[in-house]
Amino acid sequence: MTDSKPTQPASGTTASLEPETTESSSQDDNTSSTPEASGKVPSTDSRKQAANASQQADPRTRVDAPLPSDVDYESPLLRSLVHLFSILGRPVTLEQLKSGLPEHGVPSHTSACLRAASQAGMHAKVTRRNSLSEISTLTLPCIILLKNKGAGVLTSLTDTHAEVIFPEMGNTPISVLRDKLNEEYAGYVIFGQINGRLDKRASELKLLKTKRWFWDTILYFFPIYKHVGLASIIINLLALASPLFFMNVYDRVVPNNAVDTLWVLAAGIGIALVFDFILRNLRSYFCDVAGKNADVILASRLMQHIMALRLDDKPDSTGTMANNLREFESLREFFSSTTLLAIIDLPFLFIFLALIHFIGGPMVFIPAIAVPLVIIVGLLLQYPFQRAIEAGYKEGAQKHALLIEIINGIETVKTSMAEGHMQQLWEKVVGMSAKSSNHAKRLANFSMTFTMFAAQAVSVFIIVVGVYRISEGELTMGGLIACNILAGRAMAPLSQIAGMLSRMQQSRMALKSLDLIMQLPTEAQDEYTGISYEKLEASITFDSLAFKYPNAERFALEDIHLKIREGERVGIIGRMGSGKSTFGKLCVGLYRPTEGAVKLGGVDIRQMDIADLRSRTGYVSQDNYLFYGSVRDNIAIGNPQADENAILRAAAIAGVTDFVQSHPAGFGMQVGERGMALSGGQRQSIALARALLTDPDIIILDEPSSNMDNGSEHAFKKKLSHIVTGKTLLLITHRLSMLDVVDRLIVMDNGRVVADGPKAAVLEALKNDQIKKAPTRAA
Ligand SMILES: Nc1ncnc2c1ncn2[C@@H]1O[C@H](COP(=O)(O)OP(=O)(O)OP(=O)(O)O)[C@@H](O)[C@H]1O
Repeated sequence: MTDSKPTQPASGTTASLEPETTESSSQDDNTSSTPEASGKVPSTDSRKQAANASQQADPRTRVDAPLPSDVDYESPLLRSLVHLFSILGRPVTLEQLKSGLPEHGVPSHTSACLRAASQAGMHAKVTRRNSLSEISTLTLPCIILLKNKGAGVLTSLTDTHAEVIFPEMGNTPISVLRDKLNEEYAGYVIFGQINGRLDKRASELKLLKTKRWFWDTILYFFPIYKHVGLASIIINLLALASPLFFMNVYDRVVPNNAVDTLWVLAAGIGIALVFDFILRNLRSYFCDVAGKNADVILASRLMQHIMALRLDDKPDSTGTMANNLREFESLREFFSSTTLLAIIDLPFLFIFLALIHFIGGPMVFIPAIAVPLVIIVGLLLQYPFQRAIEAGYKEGAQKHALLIEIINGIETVKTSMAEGHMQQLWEKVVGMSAKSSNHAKRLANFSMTFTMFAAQAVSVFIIVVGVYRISEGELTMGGLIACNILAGRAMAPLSQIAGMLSRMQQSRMALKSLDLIMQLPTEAQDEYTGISYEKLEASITFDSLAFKYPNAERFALEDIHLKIREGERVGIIGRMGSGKSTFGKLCVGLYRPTEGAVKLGGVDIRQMDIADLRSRTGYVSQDNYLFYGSVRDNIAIGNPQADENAILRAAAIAGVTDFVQSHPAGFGMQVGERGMALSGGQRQSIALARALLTDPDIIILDEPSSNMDNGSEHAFKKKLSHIVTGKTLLLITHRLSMLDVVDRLIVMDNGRVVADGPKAAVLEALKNDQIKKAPTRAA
């Protein structure tokens, strides 16, 4: 084996901030040993161990640990996957692979990596191969799993040697002795194949493709529904047993007192009933399994799509969108319920009718007329029902939107004494929604009761006509009972179908609205070149940029030509609504420029993978949104497996440590929903720590200290100016005191840059009123 010493983290680049005596309750794992120096295939997390080893001496000095950006915490398996993608001709970045994975951060499990591969367009599967000799050279390259959670890409294999890319050791294959590799080999291989990709010319098929998100998943579970169908067929055939039993008992057993025959028949029907019982249970079990599995997949696909939606195209109302998603429940329930089985039961109606004809002759006309009558009435009701459901759906969405708005803004509702107004709006929308939902209910109810009425009428007619036929000697007593039971069976699926049709309309509506969401474009860039930019200069260029928000009448930014060089600290100031925050949002790709381009290190950000872009930038928006959970969870929300030292470091800089250390739960302190249990300043600190966690090269802060007191702001400024050394800082602020940390100042007005230059010169010009206002924005 060649030299495989892992790269040691740069010990020189440490944050010299003094820790605020905070200790993390959790300890890092795998920290007791350092990686072997040479002659071995590198073991898992060797770099992580090396990075952590230096910190173990004194946990209180953890913020002096290597900077998060200098330590490689990624799983070798995921890194190997990146190499495999690259060799197979579709380069992807690590961030691209990880983005959206539930285990974001350290998706070390094979299943998570396979999911990542599939999302990025590779069909990969894990295969058992006991030794390297079982791997055909024709199947190379492939990922081999090594002992201790290691992995590498096997690129070539000869009788004596193997060439492997060990992710810890760079991008080139390293020649190792085959026997040595066999010792480390864990017995599993991942073979991957890149899926074909349609180009833009096939975009007209896109609509079709998005519509299939639902049906493809349902079809995937078709094999289970096949079992359900088979069980239904047998159940329907067994249903013939009881009328035949009754007929034989009344016609043969009773007149002849044939007790022996009775017992034989009873035993037969008993067996049929037991089978019927078992099959019915199995059928509903299979339905549940298929429904549950489809539910998990569909719900996960929906959420994945929603999180990837481009903000430019996202529906305006959160409440309406939430309502659409809620309707997914009705869709799921429709497909997992046994009601759907009524469709399978329907063709058996003809068998029942045939049997009635066989036993009762013309008596078959009674159900044969009732059945189409019920179906026609049901179908006639569909159109008004559909309209009522559509109206109810829209009103329900509006109701939900208003409800969410009121609950979110409850403090404002109270303090502005808007309760009366809100109550009025609420009652209006509730009234409307109740009206259409009542109409839909009435129609559904009518359809159900009509079917029940028809079924009972059929039974009465059969008895009446049957009695005449008995008196004419055309029918036996047993035949009459059998015909009555069979007619009941024939009518049974109809009442289920009546219920099903009403639910089907609801599900159709739900599917329609979910389809609309699934057709919305996602952040996956059309222009993305697939090139992974390992090292990019941390500069930002705005090239003839103009930007208009979706549905806005005027440009928020116009005619912007700017370059922010690597390592520059730039402040952006300006009046309210002058476009400062929009700058930040465009830099992190939340919106796309309407005209011109935003470039990072000279590369148009539309050509970069969105996850890659965001991993290079630390962004704190004006609205600090926290999620229910602990302070730690919120800091590490983008990477729950983040290293404790990195969390402590980010928390210390952002001032989180200052307030959590006096709390008994420390970093476990609960922030409440939307961070309601914290003050505005505390929320801001956590949002800051979140952005600084990965030690990004570009830091964009939008009003980072607007909620801080003077003391906290002063402390934050001191720490910030230290950590941004060598990094690019874009500081959007109204507070002149924050400008101490910047060297260059940009003044915005009406969406244009009206001054740009060294801080002192711009401030002087401002003082002397030498900066002109921009003309009013164009529509
Ligand atoms: N989501 C949005 N949809 C439509 N228009 C928007 C949206 N966000 C901002 N705008 C408009 O864009 C313009 C610039 O807004 P921006 O938030 O960038 O201003 P700002 O300078 O950061 O203001 P402030 O100092 O008040 O935060 C404003 O006229 C605003 O009305």
